[in-house]
Amino acid sequence: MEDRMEHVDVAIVGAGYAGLATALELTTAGLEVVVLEAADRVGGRVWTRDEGGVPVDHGGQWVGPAQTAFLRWVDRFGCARFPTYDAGTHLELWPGSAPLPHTSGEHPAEHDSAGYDGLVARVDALAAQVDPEHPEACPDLAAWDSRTFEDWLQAEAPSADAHRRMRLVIQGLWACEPRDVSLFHVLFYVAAGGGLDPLLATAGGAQDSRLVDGADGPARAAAASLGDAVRLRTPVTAVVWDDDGVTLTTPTGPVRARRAVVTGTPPAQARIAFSPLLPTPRRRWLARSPMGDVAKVHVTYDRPFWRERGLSGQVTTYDGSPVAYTFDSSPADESCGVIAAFVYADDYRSWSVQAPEARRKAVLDVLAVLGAEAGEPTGYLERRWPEEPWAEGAYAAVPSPGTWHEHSAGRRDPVGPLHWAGTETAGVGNGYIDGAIRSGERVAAEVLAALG
Ligand SMILES: Cc1cc2nc3c(=O)[nH]c(=O)nc-3n(C[C@H](O)[C@H](O)[C@H](O)COP(=O)(O)OP(=O)(O)OC[C@H]3O[C@@H](n4cnc5c(N)ncnc54)[C@H](O)[C@@H]3O)c2cc1C
Repeated sequence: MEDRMEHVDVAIVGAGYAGLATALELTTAGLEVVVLEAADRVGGRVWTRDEGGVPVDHGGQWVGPAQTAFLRWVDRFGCARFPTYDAGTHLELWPGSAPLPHTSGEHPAEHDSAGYDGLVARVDALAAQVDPEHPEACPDLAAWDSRTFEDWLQAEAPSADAHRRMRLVIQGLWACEPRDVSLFHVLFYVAAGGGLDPLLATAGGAQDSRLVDGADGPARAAAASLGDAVRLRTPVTAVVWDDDGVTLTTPTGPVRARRAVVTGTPPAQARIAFSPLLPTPRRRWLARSPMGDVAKVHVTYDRPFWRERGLSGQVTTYDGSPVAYTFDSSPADESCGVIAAFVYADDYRSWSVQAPEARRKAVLDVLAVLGAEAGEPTGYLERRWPEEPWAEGAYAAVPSPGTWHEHSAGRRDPVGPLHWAGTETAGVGNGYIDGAIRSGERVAAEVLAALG
């Protein structure tokens, strides 16, 4: 066994953006690294597939101007960007009324959008009191983390419609229900993303643009530059560590490293058998950080027919449809039309257990508002993220109420030779590709300091 053991300076678990950022930094500093990736591709929660000649992003896809770490990578690897299609009329669907038209950056006056705007301002004002790089220093951490966002919303929402609007925001950003997340986590994440409206906005916001060849382009380019150091189909099943180093078990043999960096979603990390056990706060943090429930569905058409009617393809539903939001996700060359539809949380749970035909019908029924052509797609592609074995959900982990307060101390501090990266460990950009890259850069500096 000892003969087959590979020796490196640093072993990195996971070839998502965090793991790749770590590897690039450490390789540049002259260290020998391996990146052990369970899947047969790099990119993790960013997953671009060629679907009949069209690059389709089944995972993360958008980048906004505030996400400067990701933008640096986009430029570094020469990946072209283009603006998210945002022109034309957006539609809101409410029970018992015709679709309500509006344009980007505004809401229809109906259904208490003024009351909703007040809630957004209130969330932003509270979030300004959280430093995303030092969230545990917030004086109201205990009180805000003991309270579910639903509880806060019940108290603050001026109307049922304002409540309904804000519930959809929670679903859209965290892929959970307001009862599943604490007020504090919402405020932390909003602070980390630069404000609620910027997180929700298309032009100028987090959905501003896309990569022409897909969002995994920089990840693939980074992996190519790392060459043989990136090992696909190499899940790490066990990690034995002591003060001298770490031994990682993989199906292709053990790897011995002076230090290891572990990335990946909390449920994926929790499946690794660490010996000795990780400290209790770290295990509790992982165990109490479930992923969101979201399906991203792409429906393809021979052309973006909705644009011919002056529609943007953006539909927001408050009428009980399982689909919460749709976006025009057509390729940059407009060679066909693609709608991305999102199904979240409670709706995900009831929709995902239906038969495939019923799920498809439920999605197409919502798209009917874009025109009769919606019923005749050229393709229908579902990605149900809770079923993905190396993620178990998306977009990011949502610590359960109380978890920040009870278990966050030292949540990303090294444990012996083990270091932690991944978007869930980020301050700025938490939950996003940007945060994943920042976390890799932070942990690389930490490892370099530890190795002297
Ligand atoms: C549907 C969806 C939409 C999203 N939209 C956006 C968006 O528009 N913009 C944006 O910025 N972000 C978006 N995100 C979030 C973004 O994709 C993530 O924040 C980011 O990709 C996380 O990167 P990471 O490296 O931290 O983790 P991951 O991408 O999860 O990478 C971890 C890697 O570790 C591997 N792994 C796990 N366990 C093991 C093991 N035991 N051994 C070896 N390897 C292992 C996994 O296979 C994976 O490749 C979205 C995500 C999803 C799923």
